[in-house]
Amino acid sequence: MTAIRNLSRVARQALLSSPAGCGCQPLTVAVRSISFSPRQVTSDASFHSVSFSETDHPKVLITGGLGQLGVGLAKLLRKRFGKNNVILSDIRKPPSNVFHSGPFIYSDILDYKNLREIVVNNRITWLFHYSALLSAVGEANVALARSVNITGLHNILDIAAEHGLRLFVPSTIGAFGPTSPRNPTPDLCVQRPRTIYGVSKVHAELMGEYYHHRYGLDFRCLRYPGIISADSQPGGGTTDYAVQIFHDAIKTGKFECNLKPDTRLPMMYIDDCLRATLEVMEAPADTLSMRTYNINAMSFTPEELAQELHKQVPELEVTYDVDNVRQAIADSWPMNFDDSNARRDWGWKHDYDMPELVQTMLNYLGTDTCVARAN
Ligand SMILES: NC(=O)c1ccc[n+]([C@@H]2O[C@H](COP(=O)([O-])OP(=O)(O)OC[C@H]3O[C@@H](n4cnc5c(N)ncnc54)[C@H](O)[C@@H]3O)[C@@H](O)[C@H]2O)c1
Ligand SMILES: C[C@@H](O)[C@H](N)C(=O)O
Repeated sequence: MTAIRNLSRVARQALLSSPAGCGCQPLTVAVRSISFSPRQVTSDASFHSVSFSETDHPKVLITGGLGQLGVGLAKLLRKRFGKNNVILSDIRKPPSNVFHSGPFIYSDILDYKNLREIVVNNRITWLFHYSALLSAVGEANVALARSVNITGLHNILDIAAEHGLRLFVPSTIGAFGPTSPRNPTPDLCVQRPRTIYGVSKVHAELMGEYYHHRYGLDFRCLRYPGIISADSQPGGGTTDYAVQIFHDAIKTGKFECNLKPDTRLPMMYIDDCLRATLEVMEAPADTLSMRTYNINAMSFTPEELAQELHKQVPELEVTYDVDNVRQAIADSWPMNFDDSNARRDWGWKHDYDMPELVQTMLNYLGTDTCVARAN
């Protein structure tokens, strides 16, 4: 019985892998190289095989969707394209509210065949590739970061190219390094990051642009600043303090910051970040003079953020206990981000500066708690 099941699985995989997708191909063991791949095709090959009609809603897949940003992105995209047109995926178990809010499936980006099956079976046309290990956790596990952020990206690029997908891959302020101009950092300049996270993101930018020029892949990429959100936790980055400070201000009125008080970094409220992501994906291709853009909203230090918070939570006490790994990373990153190309090409405009950010975060997390504690 097991043998028969195994045989039929191999046969099914072989059929799925056959270039024409029909039963007339000879049965061979399914391996990745059977399907056409950018590594095998001639230079004039085009991958626009699946046409996406602009009047249809895209069928969307989000990888790494259970992190700080993915659930919010799914919510935004489902509002726009319909609940069932947006599939959230991750390797973690979703909380029940997420599981019941729309389609969710398991997808490990290191499993190429499973990814391809998901894209084919669900007729995916847009892919948002959010899976990654962030800067601080990446330094703590370089081998895993290299695998997820680089090998995983290769799988995504090949699948996207083979199936004519529009592909969004986020990059980061972390794609710059100590030899980049830091104040401000333009789109095009020296990029020599000193973290595996940064190296993998420069690699993603370059590979995506290469696939765009070489194979016509519709690759779009934004370099996000540190993102601040109220209802989702950051996944182990250098900018995490700017989320934690709000939670601690509300809960205990005390916050210990792991960066120095004068560490200036570009930051953005999550709603701006997700809107920018949708806007760049919907921008007509001829408005995009580049495929990788900086986006920015504000830039502040822990001390400045604490001062703004003090206006609303006067009893907040902030102390500093510097984490040397995170501090070294932050010291190599941009202090201000020049996003003038995004503003010019596709009309990027942020809504939230620091005062609106602080007000919105406190409103969300419950200023009532603060008032109650202060009395
Ligand atoms: N949050 C930020 O401040 C920020 C800033 C700049 C760029 N970005 C980028 O945006 C994207 C999303 O960021 P985030 O903050 O939500 O990240 P996160 O760390 O919170 O979430 C990443 C998700 O990837 C998943 N993942 C890990 N290995 C996987 C695998 N093998 N297969 C599938 N999924 C896997 C994790 O389970 C996790 O849910 C990332 O690419 C990140 O680099 C984020
Ligand atoms: C900036 C960004 O890429 C992420 N929040 C990190 O700190 O690693």
